[in-house]
Amino acid sequence: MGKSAGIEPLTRTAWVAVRMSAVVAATELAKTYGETVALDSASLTVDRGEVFALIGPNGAGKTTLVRALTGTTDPDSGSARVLDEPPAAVDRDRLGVLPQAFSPPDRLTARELLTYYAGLYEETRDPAAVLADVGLVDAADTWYEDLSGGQQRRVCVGATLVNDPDVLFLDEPTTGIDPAGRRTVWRLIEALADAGTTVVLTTHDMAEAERLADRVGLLSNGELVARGTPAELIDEHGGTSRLEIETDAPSDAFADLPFAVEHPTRGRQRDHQGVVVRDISPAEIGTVVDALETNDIEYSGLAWAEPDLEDVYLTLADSAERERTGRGGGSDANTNTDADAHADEPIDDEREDAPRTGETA
Ligand SMILES: Nc1ncnc2c1ncn2[C@@H]1O[C@H](COP(=O)(O)OP(=O)(O)OP(=O)(O)O)[C@@H](O)[C@H]1O
Repeated sequence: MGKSAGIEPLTRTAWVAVRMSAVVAATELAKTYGETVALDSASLTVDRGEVFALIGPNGAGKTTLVRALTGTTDPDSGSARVLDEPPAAVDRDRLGVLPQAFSPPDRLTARELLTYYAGLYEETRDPAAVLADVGLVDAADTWYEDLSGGQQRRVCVGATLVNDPDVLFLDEPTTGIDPAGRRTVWRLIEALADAGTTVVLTTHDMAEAERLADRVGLLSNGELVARGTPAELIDEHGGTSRLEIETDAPSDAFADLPFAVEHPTRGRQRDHQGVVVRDISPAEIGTVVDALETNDIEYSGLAWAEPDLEDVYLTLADSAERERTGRGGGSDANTNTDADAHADEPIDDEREDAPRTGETA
């Protein structure tokens, strides 16, 4: 299934038909561990061939949601369906599940491991082909324990593919994999989705989510606080394009400049140290440089940045955390509490859960 495109809105009847085609559905799932709320009324649907990425801070509930959807943990309330069955009842031949922590027997080679896992299913792919898919042909005869961490993770990804599953749950599939290997896995996931495999993955890599996901769900403190296509979320919560100025100059140094300067608050700050200018075009960068020099403001670098999914993440996760701790909403230009409008939306909100249709490209 391709990335979203502008599609005509559907009639109500058509929405219902779309929802009936959901391959994965969570309805108001809740789970607590003692005092810890791991999931709080989380609802989503994922359609055939769709890639849905769950993002969110450590402890947000991503793994718990995946576990509830794969039948490895029982929710306290709410329901989960995969391929129209409760997760525990789904034909395992049709499922591929990569847990966050997966420790296969380590005195087997990569090839032997995939052959071993293939032996657990009736119909399987050729393990040699799967090894090639995950870019491990050269390491095929190396013991698992002697593979690098990233190579081990690739074997684990391969192990989820030997049964050619219809639905794939990947909990942080590329953690520890080098950039080239990550792209190998990305291309693999894209090809699988194009061939109709439904994929739910979790990731801390926003570039991964932005590249792979048809839709993204952001979890915070167990709540799905936002869902949408990457483009939609960036449009709604990413803020505007900006000029980042690397500088150690104190705040008052900027007081007399002919443009507004933001001092990003902790939590929303990207890797640069300094200030941000918004609401200008790239053509106006020269004016900013002139003003910095006229006012004797030293800077070590300038960078033009377009909003991306990482901005969305930083804004929404920060905003949710402020709400949780009662510190109030953020004060800078990136604050956007529209995220709250998406929280707790039940699955029978047809507009939200119907994929891509009517969503912005
Ligand atoms: N078996 C468990 N027993 C007790 N607490 C748990 C258990 N599993 C998860 N939790 C708690 O539930 C919350 C959500 O955990 P979860 O693993 O789902 O988060 P996550 O979003 O996957 O985090 P990470 O990004 O670090 O993998 C955390 O506070 C965690 O400590």
